Amino acid sequence: MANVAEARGILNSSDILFTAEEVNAAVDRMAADITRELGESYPLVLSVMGGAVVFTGQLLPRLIFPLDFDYVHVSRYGDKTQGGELVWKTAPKEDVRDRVVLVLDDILDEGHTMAAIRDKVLAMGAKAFYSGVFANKLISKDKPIKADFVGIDVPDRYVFGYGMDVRGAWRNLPAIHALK
Ligand SMILES: O=P(O)(O)OC[C@H]1O[C@H](OP(=O)(O)OP(=O)(O)O)[C@H](O)[C@@H]1O
Ligand code: HPA
Repeated sequence: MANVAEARGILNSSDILFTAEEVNAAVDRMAADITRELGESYPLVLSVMGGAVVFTGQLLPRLIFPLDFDYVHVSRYGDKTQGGELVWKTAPKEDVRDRVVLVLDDILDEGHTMAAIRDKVLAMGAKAFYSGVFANKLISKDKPIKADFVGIDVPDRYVFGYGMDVRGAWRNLPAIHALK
């Protein structure tokens, strides 16, 4: 975890890639796309803790159709800027069986987290799987999954804000920043 001075230093030297207004417009577009595709299917929406908490909290009130809500908790980065082994902290529950499941996360980077969630949810008997990510990182490697719903594409830099942390800090920022 960064201390206060380090966290402020990181913020002060960062670049803003998307303003809060651009973030909100992207969430509006995603809500419209998701409503069009899943509005009649009574989906079970699973939010991936902890990064998806801001995005989920702002998306759900824009989804004006019946849905169930729950969360999963999985972590691969911890406080680091490189992904490691995936650790399940809270797995999906049995009630994914026979449901249309929409999994929401803050970012699809290398895609390992979302691919592992998809594999588990489908193995547990979900009828259909959809993924929605606020940010899709444009990387040169192939990803094991492509998100069905994407808010913004971000360049191949370490980004933070809107739920995404840098050394544990700044999940609470309303805009999307990138490390220098
Ligand atoms: O596509 P990937 O390369 O697998 O990376 C994406 C995942 O990494 C982050 O989670 P993290 O492991 O940092 O946990 P956190 O949400 O608690 O920050 C992010 O919230 C995604 O879940
Ligand atoms: O660029 C990122 N920023 C924050 N969290 C992340 N998890 C995967 N990639 C990132």
